[in-house]
Amino acid sequence: MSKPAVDYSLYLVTDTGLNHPSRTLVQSVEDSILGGVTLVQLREKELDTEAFIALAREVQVVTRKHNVPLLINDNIEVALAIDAEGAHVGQDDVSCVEARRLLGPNKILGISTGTPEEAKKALADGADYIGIGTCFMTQTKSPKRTLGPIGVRTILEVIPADAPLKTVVIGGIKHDNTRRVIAHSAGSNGRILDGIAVVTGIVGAVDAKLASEQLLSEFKAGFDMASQRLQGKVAPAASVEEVLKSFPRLLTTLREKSPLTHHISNYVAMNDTANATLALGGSPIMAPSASEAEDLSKVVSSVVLNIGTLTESFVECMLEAGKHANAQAKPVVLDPVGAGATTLRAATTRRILNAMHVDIIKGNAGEISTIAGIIGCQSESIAMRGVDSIGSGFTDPSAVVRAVAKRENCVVAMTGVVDYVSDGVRTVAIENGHPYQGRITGSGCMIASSIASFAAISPKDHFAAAVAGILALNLAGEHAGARDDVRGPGTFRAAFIDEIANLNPEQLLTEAKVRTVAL
Ligand SMILES: Nc1ncnc2c1ncn2[C@@H]1O[C@H](COP(=O)(O)OP(=O)(O)OP(=O)(O)O)[C@@H](O)[C@H]1O
Ligand SMILES: Cc1ncsc1CCO
Repeated sequence: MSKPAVDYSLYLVTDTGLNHPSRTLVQSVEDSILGGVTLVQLREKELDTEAFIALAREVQVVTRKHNVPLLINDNIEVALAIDAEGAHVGQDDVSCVEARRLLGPNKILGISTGTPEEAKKALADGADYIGIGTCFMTQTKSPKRTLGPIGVRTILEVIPADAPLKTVVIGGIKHDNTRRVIAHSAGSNGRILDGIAVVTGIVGAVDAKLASEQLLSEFKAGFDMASQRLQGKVAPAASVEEVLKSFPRLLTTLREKSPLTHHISNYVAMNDTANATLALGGSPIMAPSASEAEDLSKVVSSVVLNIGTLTESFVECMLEAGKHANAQAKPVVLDPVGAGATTLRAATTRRILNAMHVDIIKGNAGEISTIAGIIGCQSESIAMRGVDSIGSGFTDPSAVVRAVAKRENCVVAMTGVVDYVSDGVRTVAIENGHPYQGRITGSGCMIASSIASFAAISPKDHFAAAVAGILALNLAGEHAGARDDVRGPGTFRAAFIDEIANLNPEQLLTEAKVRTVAL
């Protein structure tokens, strides 16, 4: 008998201890198959071989009835005894080579991998697939380190696109993070995950069939997003000229609609960001508690995550708000204030990027260089002193913003004397602004708020939102800086808020110094 063709899309891994008390494990398996599970692994760490075989036979009746392959975890003897379709081994179990020898060439063999080296070895050792994890923290495993979608991508990128090795991701995969994990982990070598492996999200669900249906549909949506991105099939974007022409209308609409933006901001700049949002025409709500993030996600139009004054409860709220914003398709703007200044800030930035899809990253050169490091983008390292970037910045700033945007599949806005914005395809430099903006605290934070208000109005083109958001405040900065009553940063701060409110939408067109940066 030759090896069966396997669909890895939705891979159920069982765990009796986590099985919902309302039904047996065998019922969970059948319900999940009816909901779309394509492959089942029986994982029973506590049973002796005899009991394991007995349970495996019961489960096999169901998997055979529905023609779904059954794999046995970490026990080749059981796999052979019931003539299962294959087995799955861990790094500390029987070796892949030995498992293959025992199983023969026609059984499916998978191995858990957590590093690029383990993935390469699995391929060389004859595995059919690898389970890449742990992606997120779970009830079944508490690893020292989680990979997140970016770590998963690092592993996918060492497997040649045409290698006969399939890949599934495991660890904390739920219906509300599946899309992001699949879309975001897609490798630059064209590799997309072949499936998701789920434990608690299915066996622990009240309705295992419904949970499986949702997971499968999210997997397919994520897979389509990833393939579209890799094949460059995303809808053609408006040209920079068209984008600029749309700005007066965007600001007018912003003022008419007054979109509500959920801010989890730092307590230094919180008041200024709220006032800048109001002056622009938007509506701010400053809400740093995780307990209200879900409710807010239903009524706000965009979210700002600003890590300026970090506490664990701020982080919890950011993770919660980001997750719900993603689920509600509300744009998320990340302001990684001082990301390079401390390990905590860098680690939190990494946690945020791993836990959600960020639509727009806004930072100064030091912050963007830290993000480039986190996501594995080659770039110069820019020093920071506290929350401020120091030195003259990148030799080629537009190349950095473009590379980070491309790799993160988002828009990157980098502020400084000249601001740069890129979505990975379109890149512009904005030469408006006033030096006083650099001499008051929170001017970058206000830019993030402005971008979030515009993103709410321009949900399909976040590049337009980022450029308009920066331009609006920089023009207000120029107007404020030119006023006779402005004598220094203090009077500038008040005049700045006035001039944001006084902006005439047409000025976004007539006074813009925005130039396209060619590739
Ligand atoms: N010398 C300058 N000339 C013109 N514009 C400036 C100057 N310095 C800063 N800006 C503008 O100020 C805004 C904030 O940029 P900056 O890089 O200072 O942010 P930041 O360091 O993140 O600020 P903060 O941490 O205080 O919020 C940008 O819109 C930028 O264009
Ligand atoms: C000064 C400062 N410190 C933490 S946040 C903040 C505001 C500017 O980002």
